[in-house]
Amino acid sequence: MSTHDKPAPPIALAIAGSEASGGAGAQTDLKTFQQLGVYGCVALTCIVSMDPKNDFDHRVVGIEPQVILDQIEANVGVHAGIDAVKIGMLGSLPVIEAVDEALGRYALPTVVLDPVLVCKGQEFAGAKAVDDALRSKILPRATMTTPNLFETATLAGVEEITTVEALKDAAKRIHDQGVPNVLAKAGPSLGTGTALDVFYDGTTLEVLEVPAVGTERVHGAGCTLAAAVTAELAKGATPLEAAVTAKDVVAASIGMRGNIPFPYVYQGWYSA
Ligand SMILES: Nc1ncnc2c1ncn2[C@@H]1O[C@H](COP(=O)(O)OP(=O)(O)O)[C@@H](O)[C@H]1O
Ligand SMILES: Cc1ncc(COP(=O)(O)O)c(C=O)c1O
Repeated sequence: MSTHDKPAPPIALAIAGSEASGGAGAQTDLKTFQQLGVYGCVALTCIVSMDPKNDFDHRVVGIEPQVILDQIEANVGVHAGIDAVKIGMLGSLPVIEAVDEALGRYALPTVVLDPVLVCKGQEFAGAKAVDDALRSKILPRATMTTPNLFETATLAGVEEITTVEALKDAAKRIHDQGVPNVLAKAGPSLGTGTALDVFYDGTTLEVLEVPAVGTERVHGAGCTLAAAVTAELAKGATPLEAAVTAKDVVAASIGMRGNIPFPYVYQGWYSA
């Protein structure tokens, strides 16, 4: 077989921010796509640099909406078919509007929305407008969404989620807003000793659990999970199969080293 006859790889596009240290955001997405045998491309939405002098506070610089549109145009132009799209941190109203426009213009298929409202440990201030726009513009375009506990409560319009039953109920409420597949993540936060998430597709309601690695929430876990879901969907897995595989990928990759005070996901590094 000559080089030109090789089968084309599945292709996934990440519309996401850069997290300079490589543990979250677009870097995570590309590494996870590669790990799972999917070719990755990116449209960068912002640049995040954590500040070691200030408790790893997130310094965020947005990318011009037109530049984001140019990147998506480039990817659609170069790749004959994009099989799945992962949406991570969008961060501002103009960026959400640009991404909404591009998803419509290019009719991009199989959209996985990780509805990043606020990074772990950061203030929620100013996120209300982003929340509203994500809900009204991007959520209706999603094939699957992967909100964490806080994002699940926000999207479902409930005060707080402290039990598995409440998480199931919230997943259903988000589904009822028109998202075909919901993976609502509690991780280790419900005190079950497991990393627990709820999958709901309108028919099947599954509690997905793997042994928790430690008891803390993990930097980059959500990005890695959504990227792994996207890669598996790009390869043709069902949403539930993709969720099950993605949870194993995340749990296998969690580690702790370096100067950071929180656990971290080393995509592909600790996996078998
Ligand atoms: N300590 C942990 N051990 C194993 N899996 C975890 C752990 N923390 C989170 N996860 C899993 O990682 C994924 C991301 O969860 P979470 O951290 O809640 O998302 P986010 O990063 O969006 O806040 C979920 O599948 C969750 O169950
Ligand atoms: C660019 C970017 N996207 C997404 C996230 C969300 O990361 P997590 O998976 O830890 O919620 C972060 C957090 O630092 C980030 O910097």
